[in-house]
Amino acid sequence: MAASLQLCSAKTPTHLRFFNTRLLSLSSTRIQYLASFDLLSAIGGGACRNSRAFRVGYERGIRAVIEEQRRDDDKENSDETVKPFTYVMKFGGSSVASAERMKEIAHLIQSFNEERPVIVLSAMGKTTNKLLLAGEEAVSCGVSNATEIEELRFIKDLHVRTVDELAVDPSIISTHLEELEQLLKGIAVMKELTPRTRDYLVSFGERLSTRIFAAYLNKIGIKARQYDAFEIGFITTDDFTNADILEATYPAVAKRLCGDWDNDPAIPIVTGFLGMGWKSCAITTFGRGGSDLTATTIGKALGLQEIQVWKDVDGVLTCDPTIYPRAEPVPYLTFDEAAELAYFGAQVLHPQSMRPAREGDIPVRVKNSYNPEAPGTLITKARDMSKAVLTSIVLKRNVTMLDIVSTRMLGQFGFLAKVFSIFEDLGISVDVVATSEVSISLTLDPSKLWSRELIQQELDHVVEELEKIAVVNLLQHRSIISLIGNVQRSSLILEKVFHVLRTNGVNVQMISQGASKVNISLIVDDSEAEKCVRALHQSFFESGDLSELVPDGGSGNDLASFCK
Ligand SMILES: Nc1ncnc2c1ncn2[C@@H]1O[C@H](COP(=O)(O)OP(=O)(O)O)[C@@H](O)[C@H]1O
Ligand SMILES: N[C@@H](CC(=O)OP(=O)(O)O)C(=O)O
Repeated sequence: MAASLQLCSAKTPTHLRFFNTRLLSLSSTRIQYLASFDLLSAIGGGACRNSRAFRVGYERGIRAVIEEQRRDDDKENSDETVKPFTYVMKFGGSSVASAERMKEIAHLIQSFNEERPVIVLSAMGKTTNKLLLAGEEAVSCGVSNATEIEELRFIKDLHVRTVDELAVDPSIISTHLEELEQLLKGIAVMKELTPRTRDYLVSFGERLSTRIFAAYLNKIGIKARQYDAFEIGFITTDDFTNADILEATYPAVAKRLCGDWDNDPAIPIVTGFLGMGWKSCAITTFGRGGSDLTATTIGKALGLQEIQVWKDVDGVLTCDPTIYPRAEPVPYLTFDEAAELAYFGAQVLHPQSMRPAREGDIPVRVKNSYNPEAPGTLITKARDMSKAVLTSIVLKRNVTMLDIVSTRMLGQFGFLAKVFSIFEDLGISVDVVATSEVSISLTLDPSKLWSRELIQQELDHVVEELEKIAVVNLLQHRSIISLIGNVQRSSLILEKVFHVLRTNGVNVQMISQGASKVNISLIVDDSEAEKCVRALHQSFFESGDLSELVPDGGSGNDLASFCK
């Protein structure tokens, strides 16, 4: 019984505890399933669910679960417990793109050996993109051509070559490559690629890279053990291609990784990006870049000292380097700033990845695997904001904007509620909002909207519903420029921003200052967005030290002019 009960988090609502227990049992071991089943039958005693006997037994059972969890937590928190791991290190696709890169990463891990890290890996290089392309191709290429798909060949070549160059046993990946080929044939037969199949398809990237890397570490004398995240307790919602991690994941993952270490110490090499849907028991993914979330989840689950995400840039930069190469590393960020930055489109971090780190209060360090000496970016709960003005500029392109003006009289109550209930009913997520009493301007989250089918129909439907209560203007091809920084200094920031935009002849179509106090968003035309980012970067980061313009100890909306 104890084994399955430990999987319930202390934070899990009481009525869900048994649910979680059963849920985990489905995707974990048979013993856990039987144990939780025994518990239910023991407390229920076969009695009717509504009977007093059942209720008393049920409540007793719940108390036992809480007590069990408390004892576990106490044990975990006691000073005597020596934690097996101290760091989690996540290496993205660019860090494990080839045999050569894997050798360098292995060397890096060797230098961290004392820290007993847990390693999370993404798929090699652009493998995920290739798998998605292969899937699209399979839908229309015909069964007989499925094995000839160019991207499949590329993936096979890359992994076989890597195994060969690292001189590890090729059989560690051969069954997976065969399975992948079979899957593409299956897609070709069905002429359909569902979100569920898509997740299964892309999972091959991480399943292959981790197997190769673990084998290589073992070969060079670093004892390592490969794990598929969906086998060790990463339990998610069943939202294929965009799944959320469920609370039960944390204790399950901790139990599995620590238990294995106790029995037979070896560095865990875990697949990033993947989980298992709690209802479907099928492989799910957390959305593109989701390995960052795997790393922070493990960090929280194990209560680690630090979470490191290794990329191909010197940390989080002042803007996307592909838009403006003179972007510079940002040394410190708060979880809130990093989350906002990621949510508003900075590809460098997964939008949800800061949540576990913030909840567990575990520092996240973004490092460059191509330049390990660079200090990177340290992300923590708080930082010294006394001199902070603007930290980073983020661009989100191809956003749809809606201007909604009420047709009712001024002062009509419930207008905002009606508008938002329409979005809720249609399951469409809203990004940036600016409102007056009778009008609302808002943008629709492109990642939520554009990744789905029926895009135009959905938009038409939104407009049709809104037109029952308002005049609606739909504006496409807009960009959100998010200014992440110290919004306590919004007047200073905006003064400079508007000077720059006016000089460049750009009209801002909407502006919103988030309640997060770290973000000001501006909406401009897609065609002008990159020019704006470059001009803003030059003005904020390349024309002297902004902090000099902040009066010492100033914390309000300073109006000291620093426009040029
Ligand atoms: N503000 C930013 N700071 C750093 N990198 C950024 C930023 N915005 C976009 N990027 C892009 O994010 C990339 C790193 O993220 P990602 O591709 O997910 O790395 P990995 O695959 O190694 O985890 C960089 O190569 C860079 O082009
Ligand atoms: N391989 C997945 C997951 C991931 O996190 O990758 P990366 O760390 O390379 O961004 C993707 O490409 O989305």
